[in-house]
Amino acid sequence: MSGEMDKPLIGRHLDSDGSLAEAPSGAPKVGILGSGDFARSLATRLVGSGFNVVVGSRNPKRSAGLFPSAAQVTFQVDAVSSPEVIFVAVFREHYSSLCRLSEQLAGKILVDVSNPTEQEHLRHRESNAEYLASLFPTCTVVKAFNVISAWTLQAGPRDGNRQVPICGDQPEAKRAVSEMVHAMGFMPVDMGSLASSREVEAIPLRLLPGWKVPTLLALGLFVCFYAYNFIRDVLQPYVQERKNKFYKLPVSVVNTTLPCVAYVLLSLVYLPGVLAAALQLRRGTKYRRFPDWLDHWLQHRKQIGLLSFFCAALHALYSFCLPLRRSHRYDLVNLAVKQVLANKSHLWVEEEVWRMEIYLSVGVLALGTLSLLAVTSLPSIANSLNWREFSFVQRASAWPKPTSHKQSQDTHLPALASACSPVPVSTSCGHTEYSSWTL
Ligand SMILES: NC(=O)C1=CN([C@@H]2O[C@H](COP(=O)(O)OP(=O)(O)OC[C@H]3O[C@@H](n4cnc5c(N)ncnc54)[C@H](OP(=O)(O)O)[C@@H]3O)[C@@H](O)[C@H]2O)C=CC1
Ligand SMILES: [Fe+3]
Repeated sequence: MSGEMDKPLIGRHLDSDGSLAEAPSGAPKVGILGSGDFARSLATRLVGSGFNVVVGSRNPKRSAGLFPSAAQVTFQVDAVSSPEVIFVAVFREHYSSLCRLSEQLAGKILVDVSNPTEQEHLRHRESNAEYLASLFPTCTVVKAFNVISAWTLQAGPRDGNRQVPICGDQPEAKRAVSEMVHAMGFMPVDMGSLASSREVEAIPLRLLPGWKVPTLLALGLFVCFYAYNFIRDVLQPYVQERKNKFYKLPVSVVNTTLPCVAYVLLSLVYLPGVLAAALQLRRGTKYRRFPDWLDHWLQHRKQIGLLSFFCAALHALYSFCLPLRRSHRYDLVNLAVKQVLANKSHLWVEEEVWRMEIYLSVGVLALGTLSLLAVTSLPSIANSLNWREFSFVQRASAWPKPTSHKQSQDTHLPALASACSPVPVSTSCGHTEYSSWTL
C-alpha cells in the first residue's frame, strides 16, 4: 500500500446536514465508480469526513452537478488512477464493464458495496464481492457498507444502524477500510474473510428473522383464547338463553382475549430462564449446552416480551374505547330506566366501586412497568445503561453477581449463580441479546 494509506485516515465528521465545503489538501484520496444514489451519498459523507473524493462516471458532465462541489467528477479511467481505495458503487451486472480499467486498478483496494436482490442471491452461488474479486485478481476486494442505505449515509449514522460489517482476505486492506468507516462515524465489525461476504450480503435481505416464531405463537394464542371467549361470552348465552350477543365479537371479545395473550406471553418470557436454571442444577454443571429448543426459546424472549407489551397496550386502548360503544350507552340508559321504574334514586355499590378503582390502578401500573421493560430492551437505550442499571430495571431483585458477558459467551452457558434468576441467552450475541426481558 502506498504511504498515503499508512497515514491515519481519521478525518472530520460530517454535520447532520451533510454540508462541508472543502476537504483538506493532502487528505487521503478515495475513488468512487458510479454516480448513482449510493455514490452521491457516499461522496457527500466522505467529503464531510475529510477525504478527497474523485468520482468516476461514464458521463461526468451529466453527473457533476449532483455531487458536492469538493468532490471531483471525472471519467472512470481518470478517477481510478491515483486513489488507493476505490468504492465500486455500480450493480453486479455492470461489473464486467469495468474490466477495461483492470490495468489502472491493479494493486488497489476495491470496496464492494453492492446488495443483491433476493433472486440474485439465490441464483448466484458466489457473492457479488467474490465475483468482483474474480474479475480483478490483481486487486484486493473488501466488502463493506452494503447494510447502510444511501439515506443513512446522507442523514448520518444513528444508534440503531451504526454497524458496518466488513470482510476481506487482506488484513491491511480491511484495516484501511475500517479506519474510513470509523472516520465516517460508523462502527466497523470484522466479519472475517471474503468467504463470509455471502453472509454479509444476506443481512439486508432478512425480514425480521427473530420475529417469525414469536409472532406465530402470539397469533396461535390469540386464536385459542378468542375461540374460548367466543364460546363463553357469545355462544353459550345464545344456546342456553337465546340471547344475541354477537355484537361483542369485534370489541368486547377481542378486549377479553388480549390480556390473556399478554399474560401467557409474559410468562413464556420468564419460564425458559427458570427451566434453564433447573436444568443446570440437575446437571450440576454449567458447562453443557442447553437443548436446541431451550436455546431458541431463550433467544426469543425479547420478541415474546415485546409482543406481550403490544397486546397489553392494545388491551388498554380497547378498554378506553369500551364506553364509546353504542351498546354501552343503551346499557346505561336501560339501567337508569330500570332504576326509575324500581323507584331507586341512588345506585352505589361500595364493593364494586373499590374493585374497579383498584383494578384500573393496578392495570395502569402493570402497563407502565411493562412499558419500562419494553423501552429498556431497545438496543440504543440498553447500550446506554451499565449492567447494574439494566438489571435493576429488568428485574425486581438484584442479580447475585453479574456473569461477565465474556464468560457467558465463552462457556456458551449461563452461570449457576443465576439459578434462581435470569439466565443470559446462551449465544454469542451482544449485551441486549442475552439479557433482555430477563427476570
Ligand atoms: N441505493 C442504496 O441505498 C444502496 C445501494 N447499494 C449498492 O450500491 C450500488 C449502486 O446503487 P445505486 O447508487 O442505488 O444505483 P444507481 O442505479 O442509482 O447507480 C448505479 C450507477 O452505476 C453506474 N454504472 C457504471 N457502469 C454502468 C453500466 N455499465 N451500466 C449502468 N450503470 C453503470 C452509473 O453511473 P454512471 O452513469 O455515472 O457511470 C449509475 O449511476 C449497487 O450495487 C447497490 O446494490 C448498497 C447499499 C444501499
Ligand atoms: Fe384489563
